[in-house]
Amino acid sequence: MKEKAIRAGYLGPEGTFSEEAAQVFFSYQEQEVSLSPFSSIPLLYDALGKREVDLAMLPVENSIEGTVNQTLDELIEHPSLLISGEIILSIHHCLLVRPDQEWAKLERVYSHPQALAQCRTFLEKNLAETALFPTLSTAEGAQIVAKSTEPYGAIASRFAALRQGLEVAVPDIQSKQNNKTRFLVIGRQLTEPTGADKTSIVFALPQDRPGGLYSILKEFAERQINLTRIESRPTKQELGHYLFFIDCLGHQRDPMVAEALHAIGKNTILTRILGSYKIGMVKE
Ligand SMILES: O=C(O)C(=O)Cc1ccccc1
Repeated sequence: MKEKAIRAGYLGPEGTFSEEAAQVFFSYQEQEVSLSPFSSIPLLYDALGKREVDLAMLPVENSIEGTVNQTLDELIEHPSLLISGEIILSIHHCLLVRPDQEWAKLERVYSHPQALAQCRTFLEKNLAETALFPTLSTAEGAQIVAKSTEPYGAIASRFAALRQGLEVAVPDIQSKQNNKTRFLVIGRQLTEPTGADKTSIVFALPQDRPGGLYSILKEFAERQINLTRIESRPTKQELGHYLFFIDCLGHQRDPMVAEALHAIGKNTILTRILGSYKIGMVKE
């Protein structure tokens, strides 16, 4: 009997970078995958929570602008979810206009806040008088411009331009040429070890103990486990109280990683393993 297709959601509408990440990531899956767009990060988490989708592709971190806070914050709000994969995309932003529109006289530019921020230098230099309008995704911005008759532009991908019948007025407007975004695949199941894995955890420390963070880092250092990321986010309960996110190399079933995770539990007031998953490919 044919296996049922995996239902995967992505931050849509069609033409987002998240769609591109999903297309690339799932093209390597053996099982059939059906992709569907969701118009915001919280709506996609809702769909995961209600089991309307099995997996979600979401942006988590950009090399220019840093963390996509909503993706991490919502993951914390959904304790049954796990990270089951990652992929890194090279991000090329384009200024898009309707055919024959003059880009130097735009009154508004629409895009996802991360994209507006990643193109800040271009916007300040070339469109200092133009009002910037945040959208839920880059492709939503492109859609708004395609439907409008006003002198509006959007920042989105070349792929979004094709989808919406827009023109690329200026390509590659990101502040750094080497602009990359890391996307997470979020689901419900623990991924089996592949031999080239990462583990993500989140924890909170007691407030009144000197060396709290050191006591955690030491457990990884003593076992020669490499960390690939560390970040703190507010707990949202009290100013000065933080959640720490750490990614390390290795799978939670590797004996050394398992030992380190067990040991850190003694010095935290909360520890959650967010998942172990194959180190993602970089798509240029
Ligand atoms: O809006 C999109 O296209 C997304 O997928 C989010 C995003 C925005 C900017 C850079 C990378 C991903």
